Amino acid sequence: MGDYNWNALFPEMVQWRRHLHMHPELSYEEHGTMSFVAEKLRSFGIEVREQVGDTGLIGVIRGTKPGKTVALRADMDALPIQDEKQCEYASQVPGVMHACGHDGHMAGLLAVARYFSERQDQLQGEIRFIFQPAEEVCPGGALKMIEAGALEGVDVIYGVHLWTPFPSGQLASAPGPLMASTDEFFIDIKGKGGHGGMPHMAVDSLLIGAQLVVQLQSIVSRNVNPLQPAVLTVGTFNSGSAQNIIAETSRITGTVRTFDDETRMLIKRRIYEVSQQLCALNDAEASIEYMMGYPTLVNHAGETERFFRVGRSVFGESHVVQTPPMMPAEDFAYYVQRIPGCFIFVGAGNESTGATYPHHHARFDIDESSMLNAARMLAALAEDYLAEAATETEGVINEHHVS
Ligand SMILES: CC(=O)N[C@@H](CCC[C@H](N)C(=O)O)C(=O)O
Repeated sequence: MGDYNWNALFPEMVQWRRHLHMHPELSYEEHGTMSFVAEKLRSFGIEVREQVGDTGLIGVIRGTKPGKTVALRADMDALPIQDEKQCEYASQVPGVMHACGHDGHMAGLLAVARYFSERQDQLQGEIRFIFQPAEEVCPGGALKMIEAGALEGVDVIYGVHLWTPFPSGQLASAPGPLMASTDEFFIDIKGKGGHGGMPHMAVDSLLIGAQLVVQLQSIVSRNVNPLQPAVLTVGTFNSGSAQNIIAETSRITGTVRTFDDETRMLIKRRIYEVSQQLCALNDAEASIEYMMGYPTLVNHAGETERFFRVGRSVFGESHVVQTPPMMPAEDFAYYVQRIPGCFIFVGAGNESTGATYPHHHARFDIDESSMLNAARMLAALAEDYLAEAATETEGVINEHHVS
């Protein structure tokens, strides 16, 4: 790793990322993305299985000597956002945009694949490259990949998220709970439509919805223990068709983020109670759908320790920090529920490159040099894990010979 010229890979990584950025695809529609990634992996001489978990794929490099198996994961889907960036690589697909960095995750993992493809003769074990679809929608592509066998025979897994709230050059993680669980809710309010001039003959679902949006906010502020982290965000509120028509129906959707099951279930129960009772009070009906989403992402202590040790040796002590847990969610949680692993934030924010917008914003962009940090980190973790496993195996063989 030490003598490898990662910088030489950078221009190609930028090309890959920009191609993907210009051609974003929504969750489970990543057909072109899958073909692009598969074609690149094959051009490095890597064995590829396509259409795993619908639109995902897996690349495999087996070393010349047997050993443990390390999985490295990138996600592939884009978001339903209109790209507002003014640049040559802005999205060419109306209403769809890579606004969370998944394009950079793929470019970074392709670089790691290229690196190991050139070192197959030195590899003791296997590296599995998991490109998964649909990180942005529940129930999440990770589960489908796992059901399709992506983790079979895998000993450890690592993943990264390029992260603009952190400055480019910084890497961060934490042992234990790192990212929140996420649930989605959908509330349909049915009132009675009518004439805007005769409200007494109608049941105004828009007014009830407006009150419900405010009332839902009181769940976290009035029902949840203030010492437990919790977020309830109403993301959409749709109602009405014209200025003089009383809206018969309204729809409210949102997300719930927590770190413990008790708070999660409390919020779920209160959403039902508040919606049903407010509607009943106003002669309307509420129908509620609540979908339990990703669990809390819990990093494995030993593998996070490895991240700090290896990261500091590659990037320097001050560049690798511990972060407090945060409220976004990640279906990487499902992988580390099953096998040891670590999820890492790779700083991608940089004012001088315009990478200042939050994730899921219409002007979101990354400092592209962060992709190199992501690739070097993943490669170093895989190498360290396999080298340690090989040393342990040799130790056991030697002991066996001595006895
Ligand atoms: C890293 C990130 O932004 N993840 C998403 C995952 C969303 C899953 C699902 N659509 C949901 O909202 O529950 C996030 O919003 O945190």
